[in-house]
Amino acid sequence: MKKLISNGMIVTAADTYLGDILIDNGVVVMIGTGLEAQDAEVVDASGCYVFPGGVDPHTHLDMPFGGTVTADDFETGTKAAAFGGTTTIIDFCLTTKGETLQKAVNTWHGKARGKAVIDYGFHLMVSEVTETVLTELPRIIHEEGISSLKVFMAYKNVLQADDGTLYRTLLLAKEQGALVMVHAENGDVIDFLVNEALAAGRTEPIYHALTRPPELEGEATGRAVALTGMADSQLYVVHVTCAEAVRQIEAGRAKGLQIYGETCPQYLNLDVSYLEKTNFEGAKYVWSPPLREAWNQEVLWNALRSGSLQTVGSDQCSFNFKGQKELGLGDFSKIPNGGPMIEDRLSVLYSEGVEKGRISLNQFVNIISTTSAKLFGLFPQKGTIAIGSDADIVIFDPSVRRKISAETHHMNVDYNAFEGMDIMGEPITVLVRGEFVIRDKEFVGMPGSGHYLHRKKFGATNGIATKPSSSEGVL
Ligand SMILES: NC(=O)NCCC(=O)O
Ligand SMILES: [Zn+2]
Ligand SMILES: [Zn+2]
Repeated sequence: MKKLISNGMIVTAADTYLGDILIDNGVVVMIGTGLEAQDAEVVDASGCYVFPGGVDPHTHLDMPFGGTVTADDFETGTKAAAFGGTTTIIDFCLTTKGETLQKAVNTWHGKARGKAVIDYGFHLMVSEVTETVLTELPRIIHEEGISSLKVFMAYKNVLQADDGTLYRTLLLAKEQGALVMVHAENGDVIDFLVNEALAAGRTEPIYHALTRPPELEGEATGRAVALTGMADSQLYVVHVTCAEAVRQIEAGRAKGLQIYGETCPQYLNLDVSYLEKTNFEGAKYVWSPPLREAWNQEVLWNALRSGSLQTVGSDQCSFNFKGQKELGLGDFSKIPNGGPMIEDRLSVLYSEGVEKGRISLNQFVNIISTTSAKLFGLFPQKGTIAIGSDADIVIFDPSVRRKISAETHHMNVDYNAFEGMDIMGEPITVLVRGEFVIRDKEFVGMPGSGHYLHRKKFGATNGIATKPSSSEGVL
């Protein structure tokens, strides 16, 4: 049935205006004022913002890590995402050396199929460049529509790839139209520092942060930027945490390189002192890269405002405190890295960003939706409200004041890193391709209704400026 979203304040990356949106067959067919459609169900959005659905470029659902598996799978994770106003995720498909890439992709399809309640795509991890990989990758980029490749510069002996692999991936990405993503930390030096700390009996969660200093994130980011320049390729640095890394990204962009950067809600709002919580509770705040000294938060906000960083991903990678984070009791290096963020990404960015005057409303939409859609080959199907775009819509009430808590969240995990935080604003109703998934704060979606997204190649035709600029709103 047609739907008419009436009288909401429509916000895109470019505009803010009062209007109505007519939806038919899952897409936006008309935008205007005073629209009427007798055969349409009317959804009153008065007093609310109407945003394009959030596009979360960084999730790990049903992912094996550190001897356990993330607490949220594609059903619980995407349901929580929908409650939070996210209608598309791009999840990381992990690969195993010696096994075909297609096998890994099939495994990830198997995890998501029949479960996802919102739309989803995959990034593909590259850990080695062998003859098989060289033959398989172009086919996977084009036939599977996986136009982003992930290289880990950290997690030595587990996920880490060497610099040769990164360089060859950058060359291949340039040739095939893919975007290379890096987890930028110097894994070799971290490995040394971790062993040194453990040998000295330093086992508590805080040593996770102290053995991964910001210099090692800055160094790896600079290295990845330099290799991107040499390969004349394109790079997206995931989960940027600190001034050292931001400066490297800015330097690369100032040279005209196509370098993009993402940060996450935890780095914008939490700091390293959380790892010192007693009773091992610091383990709840173990991410890699780690939380930093608080002054970095303003550097990250400024970088989002100025356009040096372009996106905020959740890096959703949830582990229960009981039984999972506790694997690291007595040895911080065994604490599974990551936390639950998929649900609160959008609301926390709105409340801490827009409400506190750090970013504009249109920048907010750009950061949580539009830019990711552009960079990852989904625009204009996703990431905006325009005629012909998928009707992925969030009706958001900015006047709601609420507290974040594990007692009320929908993620399948026993804590929330933002427990007790007061925020403004809440997604009330969320539609994916014109169908209600959240209606008046109730889940009304269906597992398996999420579509797999075959993404376009990286490139200028997706709305990305070929020469990046740091000015507001320009990629
Ligand atoms: N970030 C983190 O600590 N866990 C998820 C895996 C990754 O992105 O490195
Ligand atoms: Zn990472
Ligand atoms: Zn991640």
